[in-house]
Amino acid sequence: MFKPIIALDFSSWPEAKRFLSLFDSESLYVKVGMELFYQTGPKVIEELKEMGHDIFLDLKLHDIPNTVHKAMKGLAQLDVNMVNVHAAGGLEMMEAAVSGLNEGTKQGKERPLIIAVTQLTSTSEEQMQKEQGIKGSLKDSVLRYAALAHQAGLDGVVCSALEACEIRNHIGSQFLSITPGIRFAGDELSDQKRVVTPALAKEYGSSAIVVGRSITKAADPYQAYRKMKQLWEA
Ligand SMILES: O=C(O)c1cc(=O)[nH]c(=O)n1[C@@H]1O[C@H](COP(=O)(O)O)[C@@H](O)[C@H]1O
Repeated sequence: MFKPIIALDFSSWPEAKRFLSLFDSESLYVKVGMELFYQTGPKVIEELKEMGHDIFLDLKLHDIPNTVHKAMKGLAQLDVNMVNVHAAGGLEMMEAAVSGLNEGTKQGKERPLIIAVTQLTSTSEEQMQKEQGIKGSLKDSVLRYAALAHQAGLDGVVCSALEACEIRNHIGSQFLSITPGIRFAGDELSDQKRVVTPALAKEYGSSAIVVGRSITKAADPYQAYRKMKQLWEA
């Protein structure tokens, strides 16, 4: 079972390090996204690995297949546990991402898991229909992207827990549903639209939950993480 993945959405390494110091020597699963990586570069990955944490490098690649192939080949050398792309880049782009990752993974190392973002959890069905011009339901759009990611050989998708059950039923339980948009009951939703509590995410069949602000902005982030973990693992 995946531990809750903590989104290290900080704009500098000292800030992220201060946050991590609250966890003592506990080994965590952390997510490094654009905010931190664009400030620090690959150095942050080395530091986190030295601390013994598992790493989801969330750079959401979305470009022409050749560029994504080469970028993934480079990212594979960082030896992280998970990377992602946008499914909207299409089948050929996702296949190129997988082959780049395979080529770049050092001998004797496991290739990182690769997942595809479907519809961002900050998107509502109404926004999707209005802004992206997609006529059907949001669930159908997520399922279409998930099927495409599966066809391209990816390990799973990023979606909201609200869609996890359907993905399992259609594609199978081996295919991962990594789900952000997680809040404790009563927490501020902020920019997230498709939001689920940790207990419900588990009930709906999420493979892993990704949590940022409900932990990082809590008065006591360590206790918030413990509570999140307990509800997720119960
Ligand atoms: O790829 C992601 O990680 C991601 C996809 C998505 O659809 N929604 C989403 O919120 N995320 C990320 O998950 C984290 C959620 O943060 P909080 O809303 O603070 O819990 C952020 O780092 C987002 O970049």
